[in-house]
Amino acid sequence: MSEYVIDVRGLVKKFGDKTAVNGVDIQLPKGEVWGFLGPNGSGKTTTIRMICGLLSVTEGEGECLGYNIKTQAELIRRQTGYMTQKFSFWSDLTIRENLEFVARLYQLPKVKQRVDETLAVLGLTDRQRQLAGALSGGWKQRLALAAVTMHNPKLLLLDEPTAGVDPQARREFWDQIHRLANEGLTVLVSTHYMDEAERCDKIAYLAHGNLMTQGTVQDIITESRLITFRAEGPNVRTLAAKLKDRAGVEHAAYFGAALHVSGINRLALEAAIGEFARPEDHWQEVQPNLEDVFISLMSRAGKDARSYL
Ligand SMILES: Nc1ncnc2c1ncn2[C@@H]1O[C@H](COP(=O)(O)OP(=O)(O)OP(=O)(O)O)[C@@H](O)[C@H]1O
Repeated sequence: MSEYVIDVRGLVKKFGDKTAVNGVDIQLPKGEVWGFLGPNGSGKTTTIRMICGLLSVTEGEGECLGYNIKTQAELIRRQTGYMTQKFSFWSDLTIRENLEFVARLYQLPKVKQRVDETLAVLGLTDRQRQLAGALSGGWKQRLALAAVTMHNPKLLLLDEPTAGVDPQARREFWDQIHRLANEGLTVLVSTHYMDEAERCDKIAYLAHGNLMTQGTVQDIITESRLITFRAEGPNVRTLAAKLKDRAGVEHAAYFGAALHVSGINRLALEAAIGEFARPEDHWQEVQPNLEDVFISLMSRAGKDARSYL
């Protein structure tokens, strides 16, 4: 097996004449947790499904867990835990009954023992008799994680696992993810939450089917070459709309009461801001945050995307 758990090159997926994924390369080393980010419809789910052999590949090639994604899908699936966006349970069965059902589905030996272990690892033992349908969002996600890890997979593919879950439950979910990674699992998790992106070892960002950037948070910020100015004061509330169409401004966005204005061309950016800058708004140059970078990448991808979509 290559040193990578996921090693795919030039993945393309077309649905009719629509290109959903446009030549994606991912090399994900064992034991790392990667965040998969990108706007709605950018191709994250499609890529994940190609990686685990659930969806045929239009072009490109690769291995997952050392198996060919085109010809050995069954072997990949046996060692992969895949949590879809709409993970479903039998809502009128208890947590325990749901897990027993999954254990039998995987034909695991010693069902009772395996269910006991999984319940304990995920902190579900005390709730095992509760009906799955009565659980809150956070506990449902925990049950889902239990279900997809019961067969001791080597790879977890999690597709927006925490959508709609409150911050405390999301934090606990991420503690579980890191604990699993610490035990050697490799994790690829798609999310729209920036705080979750920052909990990952590395991030891959997709827009319009193209992988725009990948690396650590700091790599991505540095490589973006984005220049960001921040302002906070009495006049900034109306400035984003005025600035966003100016030459040199890639985007202008509010973070709380502060306005971030970003671009690549320093001279043009400073000229645009100079037209509106007032001393009482305390303008200063700051390091862009991950969201600044992603908004810029998305707008750049939008411009490039018109040439192929
Ligand atoms: N079976 C399908 N048939 C036709 N088009 C599809 C199909 N599956 C996905 N698409 C299209 O492919 C594109 C990528 O979809 P995908 O679900 O992979 O995006 P995503 O990044 O996971 O989005 P989200 O964040 O909303 O889950 C979208 O334009 C979608 O409408």
